[in-house]
Amino acid sequence: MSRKKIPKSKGTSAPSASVLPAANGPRAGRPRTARPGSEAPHNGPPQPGRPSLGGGGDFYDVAFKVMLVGDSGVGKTCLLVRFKDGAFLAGTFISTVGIDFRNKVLDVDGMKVKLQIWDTAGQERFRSVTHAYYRDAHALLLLYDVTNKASFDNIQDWLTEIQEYAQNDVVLMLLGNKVDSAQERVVKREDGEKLAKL
Ligand SMILES: Nc1nc2c(ncn2[C@@H]2O[C@H](COP(=O)(O)OP(=O)(O)OP(=O)(O)O)[C@@H](O)[C@H]2O)c(=O)[nH]1
Repeated sequence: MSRKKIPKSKGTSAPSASVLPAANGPRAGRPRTARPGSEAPHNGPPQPGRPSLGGGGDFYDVAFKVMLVGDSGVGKTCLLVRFKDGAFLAGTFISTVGIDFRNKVLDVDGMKVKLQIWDTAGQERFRSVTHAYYRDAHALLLLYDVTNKASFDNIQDWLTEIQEYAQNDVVLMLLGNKVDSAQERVVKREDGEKLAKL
């Protein structure tokens, strides 16, 4: 599955999704609003899976839908790529367009657990697209960037959106990202912990 991203435009108003170039190299493209298809679990409780046959592939016992949310640039895509493929996407920041997902099957206590992890665009203009996906999420990872105070201050707004669009029993985790950039850190660990406990 390919990620559809466009270079983040700084200093000018971002182009609307409908006027993005159709092709500009392998990473550019039309805005992607991935629809939950046959690959995607539907609403409700954890999905029973296809019987695990012990091999690799896509067999699993149970499936959960997880969403990554938070301001643009906090590192949602990097976190997902790191988790899925073990690689870090350093270098030029390319902002996610719309929404995308990746699957990963984990062994947990002898069960094959399939995580379908949705990477949402942090940019405001895609908010209406991503709202539709909160409803059937089992868990939300809410990210801020410890080197970016605004991304921390905006967590309250994200929580308001989550209350409005996600299920009441959704599992919510607050995550302060980019702790490796200790010199640039502006959000203290204690402040993150305090917010997480509210
Ligand atoms: N130092 C450091 N940089 C990171 C980390 N994670 C991501 N970055 C950098 O932060 C920038 C943004 O990362 P992305 O993962 O694309 O951010 P995003 O939250 O997906 O952004 P949107 O797609 O716009 O919502 C990139 O330049 C990354 O290289 C991290 O843990 N540490």
